[in-house]
Amino acid sequence: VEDEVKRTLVQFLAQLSGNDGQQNFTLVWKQDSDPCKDHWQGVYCDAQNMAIKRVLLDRFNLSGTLNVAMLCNLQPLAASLTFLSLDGNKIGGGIGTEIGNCKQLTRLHLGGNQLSGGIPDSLAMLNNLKRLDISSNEFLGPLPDLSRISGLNMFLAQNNHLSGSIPAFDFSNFDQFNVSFNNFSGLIPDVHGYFFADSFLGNPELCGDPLPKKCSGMSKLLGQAQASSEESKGPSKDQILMYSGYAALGVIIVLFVVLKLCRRKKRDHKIEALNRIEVTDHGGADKTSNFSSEHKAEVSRSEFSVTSESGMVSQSLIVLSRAAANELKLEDLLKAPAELIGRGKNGSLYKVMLDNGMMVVVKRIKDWTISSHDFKQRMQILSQAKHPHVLSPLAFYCSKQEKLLVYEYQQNGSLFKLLHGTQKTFDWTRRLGIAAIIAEALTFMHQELGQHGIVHGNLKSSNILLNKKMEPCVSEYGVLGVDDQQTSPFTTPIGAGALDVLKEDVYGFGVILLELLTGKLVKSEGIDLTDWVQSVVREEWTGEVFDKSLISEYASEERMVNLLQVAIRCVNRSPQARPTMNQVSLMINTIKDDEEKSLISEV
Ligand SMILES: Nc1ncnc2c1ncn2[C@@H]1O[C@H](COP(=O)(O)OP(=O)(O)OP(=O)(O)O)[C@@H](O)[C@H]1O
Repeated sequence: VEDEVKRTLVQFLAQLSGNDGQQNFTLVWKQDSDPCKDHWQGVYCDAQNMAIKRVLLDRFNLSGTLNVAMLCNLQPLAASLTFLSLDGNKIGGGIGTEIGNCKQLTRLHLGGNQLSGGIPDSLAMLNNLKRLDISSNEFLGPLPDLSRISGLNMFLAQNNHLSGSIPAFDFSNFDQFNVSFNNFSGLIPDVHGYFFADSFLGNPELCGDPLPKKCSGMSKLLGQAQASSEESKGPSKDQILMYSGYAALGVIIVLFVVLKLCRRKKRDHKIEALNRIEVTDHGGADKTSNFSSEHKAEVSRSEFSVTSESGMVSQSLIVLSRAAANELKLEDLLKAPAELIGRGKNGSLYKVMLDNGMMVVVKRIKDWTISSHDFKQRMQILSQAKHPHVLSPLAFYCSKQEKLLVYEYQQNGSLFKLLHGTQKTFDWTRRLGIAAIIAEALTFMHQELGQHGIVHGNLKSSNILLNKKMEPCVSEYGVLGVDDQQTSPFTTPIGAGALDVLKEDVYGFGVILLELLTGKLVKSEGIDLTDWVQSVVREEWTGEVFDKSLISEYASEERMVNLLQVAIRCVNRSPQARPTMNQVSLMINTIKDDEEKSLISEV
């Protein structure tokens, strides 16, 4: 790597780190070493170790200033950099217009910082950009016409002070979109049913589908009127008149919403009454907790009911994935035959057959003290992070006493069953492939949700389900709150005060790796798998650790030992010493690449 590039990177990091001296990364990024060959932390290069591809410095407690010009004005760097990620720091400053020179960028993640100022027009010139996250900062002013970037498939800008109208995006391209809690105004461009109200909430002057607030002819013009008033010095007489009109209109809208709410309240009381009837049908069980207390082998009529928040307006089911659960209604769930299939420490799990033949599972979470508002917000954030190997909730229900989550039923069981059930063939290549997929999925979720403090919190092989294609899917992501995670069994005494919750998932994943390698249960006859593996390795009997069936299929011991080393690093008692999920994923992919190369050379 050229000296100029090294020097620029070191200076860029020094500015990002700020002057508090706490995080002096220049110690790690040394100019007399090579960013690629010497593996500078957070820097990833091309296969030839010649060019910088990615700079990923999420959650490094950086509190300095972003100097985009430094990176993007240096031709060799601008020509190779595809991914810049600085999520979850305390970085200030703004996005300089020079960002337009970093033309190769496909991902720009700046969420959860203290960045401010306007969004430069040059951002809309990044034609390769696919994922843009500027959420949870202090950005203000209008957006440039980002709809010109045809390949953009993620745009997160929630929790800023952005204003003006929303560009005319083609929403069918997006898997994530959120502009909630800003000051956007005017008509929402047609979302064609791809996104719901939660992507637009918290913008008082925004109207039209999917928000409940309808646009009048006047409010359609509001965005334009506001833009022109921003340009002029002060409101003219005409404008004052017009705004008074808006104010009157606002009052009418508020009255309309209040009327609607009153009607809904009446309707919800009816639903509640229906549920109560169901309760009496089943022998008058406790009204707030009517899930069956015994496991029923036979499919029975639904045993659960939902009550309203201490007489307040009862919520209905909030559907998060319209594609999979378009017509799903709370009444349907309550009426459908249900079977208790699990009673874990988080609550009970029911398998429910809907009228239309669709099979879902309903997780009823117990003892989660999270407020309804926080729960809803959490669900909305969760529903934005979509990964093909993470099972997203289809819908949820929330009242003070009840929290229900609805997932698609996965008929092929769990990794736990695959490992410890009766099936015999579960070969090494498949185990390694499953480990790589889960690691990649968790890396994605940590990158997307870590800044919100949302982690899995309860990783174990029974929460890894096998989908129709027998590929692994992480289920129940984010179902446990952070507070609960602090008291999870994975919490270790070392450094518990400053516990990094992301590292709890790394621990859970390490245990799954140990299960894959040993084929043993996590706890058996009082013996803890992690302790057992560590003691056997200490005694230098590493070969004894591995599943006998792997030994008999002549799986590569070298690669099994490599994976074991990854697992042991993940279950380190000190959370700080554990690698990040991203590092774990890279290590497993290297082992997988070796495995694939050896299979090819054998052929
Ligand atoms: N969407 C789903 N489809 C099919 N099976 C599922 C689904 N979700 C969970 N399961 C299976 O149902 C069983 C019970 O799940 P549950 O989540 O209640 O138990 P758990 O994972 O042991 O406990 P907990 O997650 O509460 O600690 C597990 O075997 C799990 O693999």
